[in-house]
Amino acid sequence: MIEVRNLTKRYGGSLAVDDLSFTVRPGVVTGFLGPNGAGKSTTMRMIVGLDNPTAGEALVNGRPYRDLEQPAHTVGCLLDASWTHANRSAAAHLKMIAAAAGLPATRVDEVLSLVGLSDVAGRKVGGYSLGMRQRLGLATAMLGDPEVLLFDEPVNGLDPEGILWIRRFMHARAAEGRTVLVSSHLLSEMAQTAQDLVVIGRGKLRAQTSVEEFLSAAKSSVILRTPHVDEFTRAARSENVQATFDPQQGVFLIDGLRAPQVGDLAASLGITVHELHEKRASLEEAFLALTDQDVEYHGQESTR
Ligand SMILES: Nc1ncnc2c1ncn2[C@@H]1O[C@H](COP(=O)(O)OP(=O)(O)OP(=O)(O)O)[C@@H](O)[C@H]1O
Repeated sequence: MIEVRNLTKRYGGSLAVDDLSFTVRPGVVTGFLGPNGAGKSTTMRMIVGLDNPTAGEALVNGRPYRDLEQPAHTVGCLLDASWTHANRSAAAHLKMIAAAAGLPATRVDEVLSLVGLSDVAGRKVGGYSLGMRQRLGLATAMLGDPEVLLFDEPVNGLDPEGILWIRRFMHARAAEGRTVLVSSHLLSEMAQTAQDLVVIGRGKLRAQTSVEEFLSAAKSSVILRTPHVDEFTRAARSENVQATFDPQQGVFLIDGLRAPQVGDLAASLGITVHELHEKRASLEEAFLALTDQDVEYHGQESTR
């Protein structure tokens, strides 16, 4: 269990994390979403004691990281997989970390096998692919067999096979009853990986919800196709219905009503309907709607 309470981090004049509160429960994968610069990495660093909060606190199993009696058994993290020594083998790297954390060397073989690196454990990490380095990072996080796991953008740059492997790995750890918090800006990936979501923007909480609720609360529009464009435009205006005609698609987009209400309205006016359905925003669209004002730099090419 992770509890973040009124967590705040100030760098000079700017607030990287601003009075942030949320909880992460065990047994599920929780996605930590936000645009670039939203404060995800800073929050994760404070949870694992790598950064001190300006105000507020982050608790792991009820305690701040520095007060944990057995930190390596309580929390494991993958924050940056690129820090390994290129000339060291994966086995040597893990043995060094295990020794420093007071963990038995037998754990090294166990975690290597857990992430599927046993056969290449003697090879220098410098020759590893990105996917292999990520697996080594996961092995490092698992050394202490911790109850709480944090992963910062673990699928960044991986191919579909690597993404699938990491997704399965996270599901398996959550199914073991662990608390799994994983940050990502890949929203479609999160929809398939996470059950719960914590969404932040400019250091502030935007939503804490399940993926299912997030999607069902996302704005939906009704799509109506009718040959009676002028009549429906007039009717919508007189009924105060927000309907926009898309000339390219040849359909109306109607906000604020459900499909049956639009159907009833059309029927009451004797307007023929050729198509009528609700279009729910995807996770990506819902996320963008929630955090649009938080994106630090909108690209020139932005299609939004
Ligand atoms: N050590 C630091 N000194 C000054 N500013 C910092 C420092 N670390 C982070 N920041 C700033 O804090 C804000 C949050 O950064 P953070 O890296 O936590 O965001 P993020 O959501 O992880 O973004 P990304 O997805 O790009 O990694 C940014 O504006 C960043 O520039």
